[in-house]
Amino acid sequence: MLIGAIGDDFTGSGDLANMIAKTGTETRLYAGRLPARAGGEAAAVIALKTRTLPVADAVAQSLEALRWLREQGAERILFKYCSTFDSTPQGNIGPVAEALADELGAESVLFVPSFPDTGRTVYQGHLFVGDRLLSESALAHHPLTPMSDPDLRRWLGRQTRQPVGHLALAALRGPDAAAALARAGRFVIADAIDDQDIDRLGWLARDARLVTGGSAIGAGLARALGAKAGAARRWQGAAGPAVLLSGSCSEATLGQIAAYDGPSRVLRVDEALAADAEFIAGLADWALAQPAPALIAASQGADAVRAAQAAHGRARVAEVIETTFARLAATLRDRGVTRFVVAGGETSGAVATGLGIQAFDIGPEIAPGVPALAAGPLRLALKSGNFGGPDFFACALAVLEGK
Ligand SMILES: Nc1ncnc2c1ncn2[C@@H]1O[C@H](COP(=O)(O)OP(=O)(O)OP(=O)(O)O)[C@@H](O)[C@H]1O
Ligand SMILES: O=C(O)[C@@H](O)C(=O)CO
Repeated sequence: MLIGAIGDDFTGSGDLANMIAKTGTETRLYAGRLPARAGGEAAAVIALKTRTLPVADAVAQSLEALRWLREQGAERILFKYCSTFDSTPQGNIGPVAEALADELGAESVLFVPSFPDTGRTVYQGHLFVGDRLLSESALAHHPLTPMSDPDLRRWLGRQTRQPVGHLALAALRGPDAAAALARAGRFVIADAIDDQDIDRLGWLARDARLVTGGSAIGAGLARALGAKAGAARRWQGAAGPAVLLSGSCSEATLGQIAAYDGPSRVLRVDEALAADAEFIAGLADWALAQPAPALIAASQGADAVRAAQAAHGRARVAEVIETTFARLAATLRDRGVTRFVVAGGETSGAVATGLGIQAFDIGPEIAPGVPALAAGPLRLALKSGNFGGPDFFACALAVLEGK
C-alpha cells in the first residue's frame, strides 16, 4: 500500500479518495468497523468523524486507524483535514498530527491544506478562500469550527506544543526547497497557490512517513510516487428511489437548496429535539410519497444557527440533528431508497454510520472534491458543505443513476 490515509471527516475523506483515484491509483474508502485485511488497493482512505470530537477521542481513533494502515503495509501516512483548516483553538489538527508523528517517529511534518481547484490557497502562511482571507470568508461563521484567524502558523501554534515553522512560496519554488524545509522545523505550514506547488510539495514529501493536508496533496503525493492519470474507474449507477438530506449550513449548500426544484421540507431544530420513531417514520412517508426525489434540510443561515445554539447548546443541536438524519437514512434504506445525496461533512458521517457502511468504491467525480460512491446496492454523493455548483443536487442524482 503506497498511501494510507486518515481523514477527519466523511466528505473530506471522499474528496481525498477521489483526488487520489483521479491520478489512476487504485483507491478504496473505508468507514466504521475496519475489515481484517484491506482489498489490495494502492491507496486506502479511512473516513473518521474526528474533526469535532474531544481531543482525546480524536487522537485515540486516529492512532487506531494508523495501526490498521501499518498492519496493511502502508508505507506513507497522510492525515487529511479540511482545505479550510476547520478546527478549534484546542484542536484537533495539531494534537492528532502530533500523536501520529510521535507514533511514526516522523521528524518533519508538512501541513498542506491548499486545494487550488476549489480556490483554497496558502500564501505567507495565511489561508485564502478565493480572494478572501479565511477569517473574512463564510468559514468564519461555521457552526462547529468558526475560523477566525487566517494565519495558520498562529492557529496551529495554539493547538500544539510543537514549534510551527513555515515553508514560504519563494523557498518552495527556489533551488533548494528540501534544505528550506529541513530548516523550517518539525511542523511546517507550506505555502502553495497552484497545482505545480502541490506537485513540488508531493515530491518533497514522497519519502516522508507522515504528511498532512487537504486532498490536493494526496494527489500530489500519488503523482510523485509515479501514478499516471487515466485508469478507468468501475462504476454502475443505480435506479430506484432517491432522497437528498442536508444538515449543512454552508453558503454553497444554502444556494443549492434554493436552486433545487424538487419537493423539499425543512427539518426544524425543535422537531429534531423531540424526534421519536413515529416522527422519523412520518418523514420517510412524506419523502417516499413525493413524485420526485425529496429534499429534507435542517440547513439554516448563520443567525438561525446561532439562535438555536444559544437556546440548546452547540453540541446538543448538532447531535440531535445528526442523529435524526442517521435514523432517517436507515429507515429510508429499509424502505427501498437506493440513492442518497447528502450535504455536510458531519451530516454525511452521521448518515453513513446510520447506514452501517464499511467500504465504498469510488465512482466518477460529480464536482471538484465530490465523487460518486457505491456501497453494495447503494449509491451515494456525500458533499462537503462548500463544494459543488448551484445545480449540484440535480447533477448528483443524475450521476448516481448512471446518466
Ligand atoms: N438549523 C440548525 N441549527 C443549528 N445547527 C445546525 C442546523 N442545521 C444543521 N446544523 C448542524 O450544523 C452542522 C453542519 O455541519 P456539516 O459538517 O454537516 O456541514 P458543513 O459544515 O456545511 O460541511 P463541511 O464540514 O463539509 O464543510 C451539523 O452538525 C448540523 O447538525
Ligand atoms: O478539504 C476540503 O475542503 C473538504 O475535503 C473538507 O474536508 C470539507 O469539510
